[in-house]
Amino acid sequence: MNRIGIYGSLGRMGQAIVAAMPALDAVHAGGVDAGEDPGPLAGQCDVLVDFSAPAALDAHLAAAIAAGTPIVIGTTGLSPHHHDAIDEAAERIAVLQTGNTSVGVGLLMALVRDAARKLGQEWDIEIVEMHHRDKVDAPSGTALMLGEAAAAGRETTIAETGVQGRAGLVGARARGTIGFSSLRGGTVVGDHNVVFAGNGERIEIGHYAQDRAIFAAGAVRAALWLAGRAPGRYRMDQVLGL
Ligand SMILES: NC(=O)C1=CN([C@@H]2O[C@H](COP(=O)(O)OP(=O)(O)OC[C@H]3O[C@@H](n4cnc5c(N)ncnc54)[C@H](OP(=O)(O)O)[C@@H]3O)[C@@H](O)[C@H]2O)C=CC1
Ligand SMILES: O=C(O)C1=N[C@H](C(=O)O)C[C@H](O)C1
Repeated sequence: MNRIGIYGSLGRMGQAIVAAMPALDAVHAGGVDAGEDPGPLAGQCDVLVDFSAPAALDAHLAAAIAAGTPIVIGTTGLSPHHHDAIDEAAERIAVLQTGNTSVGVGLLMALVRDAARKLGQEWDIEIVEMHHRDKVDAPSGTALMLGEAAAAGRETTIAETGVQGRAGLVGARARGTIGFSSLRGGTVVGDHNVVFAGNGERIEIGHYAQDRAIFAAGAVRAALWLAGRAPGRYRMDQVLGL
């Protein structure tokens, strides 16, 4: 039975992950939260999951590397520096980073990539997300992943085509851009809607999370899948077989 250690164990996701473990035959090896040393836990478990804060990621990766322990990173709000650090870590240990561990978003990514490829540049793409009032990063990690999936379908990237938020005299929409809008309020677990707006018609594909248990189950599945893997950077679609 695999022993899973949690960085961010007292948070909303950390608690949901602890609750998800028994049904998936995983064992909770312990948790680390703000102000605690991440090192010892890394040496006491088979695999780590990180649902904490971007500012903590460098220390969590260093601890995982030092112990040779694979790590699932679900924390969002990551910068290019963090992605470089994950790439470097993946030369030494198995790392899986994703902004969303749910099955539904895994499938939505593939649908969005396919739709963007088939519809082409004449269809404008806008991604709208809504989350609870306590979420600190925007756009959500999932929105950014969906944007990258849409951009990949058009053989481009969000760095080249992404537009985050609009206010004031911003001018007409530039062809080929992918827009992001973020709403915050209440206790919304996580809603994502991808809008393909054409001339005289519109397609919308969405995912509406009703319970963090779906993310937690996906995180445990990812951790069990990652434990014992060779060094490398892995993806959620590999875990889900999508
Ligand atoms: N990939 C996915 O499927 C999902 C990803 N997420 C992401 O996971 C992250 C956590 O979300 P959520 O649980 O809602 O947030 P919470 O704020 O509820 O929990 C974060 C936890 O991490 C702790 N923490 C903060 N800094 C550190 C640190 N330096 N070391 C260890 N622990 C630390 C916090 O402690 P303290 O309160 O003391 O600061 C808190 O217990 C977010 O980035 C969120 O976007 C969320 C849902 C699904
Ligand atoms: O902070 C959250 O709550 C969530 N964060 C993830 C994200 O940024 O996409 C995943 C999910 O939508 C919930």
